[in-house]
Amino acid sequence: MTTSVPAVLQARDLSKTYDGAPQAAPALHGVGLTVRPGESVAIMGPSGSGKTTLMHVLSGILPPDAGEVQLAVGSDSAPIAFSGLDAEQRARLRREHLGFVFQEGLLLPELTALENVAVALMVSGVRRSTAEQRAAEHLGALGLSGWEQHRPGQLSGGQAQRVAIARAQVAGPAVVFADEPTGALDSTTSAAVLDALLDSTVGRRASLVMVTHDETVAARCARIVRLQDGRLVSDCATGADGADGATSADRAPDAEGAAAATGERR
Ligand SMILES: Nc1ncnc2c1ncn2[C@@H]1O[C@H](COP(=O)(O)OP(=O)(O)OP(=O)(O)O)[C@@H](O)[C@H]1O
Repeated sequence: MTTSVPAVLQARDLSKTYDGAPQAAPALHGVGLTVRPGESVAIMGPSGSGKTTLMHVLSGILPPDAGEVQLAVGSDSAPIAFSGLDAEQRARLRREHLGFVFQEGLLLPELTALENVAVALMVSGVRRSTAEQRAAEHLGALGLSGWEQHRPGQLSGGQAQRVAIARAQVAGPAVVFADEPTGALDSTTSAAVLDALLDSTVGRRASLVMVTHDETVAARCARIVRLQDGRLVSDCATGADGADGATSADRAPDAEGAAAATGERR
């Protein structure tokens, strides 16, 4: 393990208060976070502690009132601050370098599984035939060969979530953000979907930032950060990547360690 690996995502001193929030309590207060390539980080905390807000600020969906988020995702890996981009540039950066998985999948109901995945490439200008070929490969890798022409309503919850995972990673994102990706699934299906999510992110040296209420799910990530009242109150290695369990905001697995950890999880 080395701490010299450059961060793919670096957040410093993030604060956010929503307009009209009761007593103007900050949803985030001075939160910092460093995520390195191939690292998996679970965000935990009580309801209302700021998990979703943090995820939205980290992914450039929501601007912070203070602080900064930098991503090192371009071909030269030079850090880019969301604050230096306009709305269109932020949207493009998200489209090309970030992936998203939500609790309910949020698949487009009128499209087939294949089309739901392919569309993530087509919005960036990839031709339909190429996009569908790559989508089929990713669905196959997630165990969904034969289900390409089914619509979301014809899939089980676990299958639909794997389609959502394929959609999130088909464009080769540097970071995948997942908000309660297994929250709507039973425990057996949840474990299989989590395997798929970890394999398709840290297994490809992408990073995973995942909000979850489930300690079992969180324990599969290399780190767990905990929020309380908008503050980051702990940041601990789990040992899931073979780490020594030391607590640090800046610890970093190397790529081989992360990949090996994923292999062990199968
Ligand atoms: N759009 C909004 N407008 C006003 N206040 C908001 C908004 N979104 C969130 N909040 C408030 O910000 C705080 C943090 O909310 P957030 O949704 O980030 O918490 P959370 O930890 O994700 O909660 P949960 O686990 O219930 O989803 C809460 O007090 C919430 O009421």
